[in-house]
Amino acid sequence: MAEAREKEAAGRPPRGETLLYLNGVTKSFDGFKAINDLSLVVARGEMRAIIGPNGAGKTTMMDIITGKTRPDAGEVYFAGNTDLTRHDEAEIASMGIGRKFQKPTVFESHTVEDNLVLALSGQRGIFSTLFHKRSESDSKRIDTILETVRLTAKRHLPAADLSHGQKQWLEIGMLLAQDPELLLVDEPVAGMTDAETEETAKLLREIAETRSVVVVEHDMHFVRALGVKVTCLHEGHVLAEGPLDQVSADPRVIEVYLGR
Ligand SMILES: Nc1ncnc2c1ncn2[C@@H]1O[C@H](COP(=O)(O)OP(=O)(O)OP(=O)(O)O)[C@@H](O)[C@H]1O
Repeated sequence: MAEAREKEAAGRPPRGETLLYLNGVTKSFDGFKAINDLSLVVARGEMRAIIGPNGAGKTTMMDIITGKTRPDAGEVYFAGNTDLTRHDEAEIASMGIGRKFQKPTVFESHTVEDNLVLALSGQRGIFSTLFHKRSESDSKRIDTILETVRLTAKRHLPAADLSHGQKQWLEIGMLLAQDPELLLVDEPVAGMTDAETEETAKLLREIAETRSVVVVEHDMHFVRALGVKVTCLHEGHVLAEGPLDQVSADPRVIEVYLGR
């Protein structure tokens, strides 16, 4: 066991070279180990897909990274030397870790553009944000984000008029307005049409050109379209990791997840 762990650690890059570094992380709820000796490393500029059966610990892992849940043991580092276990959710968000939850939470009665303006301004009050003249650099950023999330033509529509998939894109755009270095995305394509799913894979690939992205997703067509390294979690631990073809051919992955 110790030997296997040393071997595992030997293949891992030094912490200083990583953007996200989890080592030996454990979290129990009422004696049940939701996360069990979890080690996972994401490089700067990498996009990673996380798969695994219900209850595998994917959400708990995201909660630990974002400071919502404290681990019982183990290391959780951001950008090489920031110990995330010593910071709260607000601090972690302001450090450059953005999280997109499964359900879109946009301001329905505001226009698409105003949703982005509000996200860009962060702390400023809604009134002063919407009624003050926008700086040229803010306007340019909003145009760029609208292009990225495929909503330029919808910019003046209330967010309520968007399809479910477009609302998800808008929320991704709102996170981009905060310019995160690491974007955590939870089941982005659940409930999307096939065309939206395909477009979301493209969109995330574009986003990952300038930042790291961790995507949790059950839709294997989508995961394939992402074309990135995949980590399969099971019982709070990494069961398999590598290219999708390799992971999906792993008999253990088939037994606990894909074969079901
Ligand atoms: N706050 C909590 N209290 C008690 N048990 C919890 C809590 N949070 C998570 N768990 C348990 O930990 C395990 C891992 O849950 P988690 O939600 O992280 O899995 P998941 O991989 O995200 O599953 P899904 O694919 O269904 O979203 C589950 O058995 C869950 O019931």
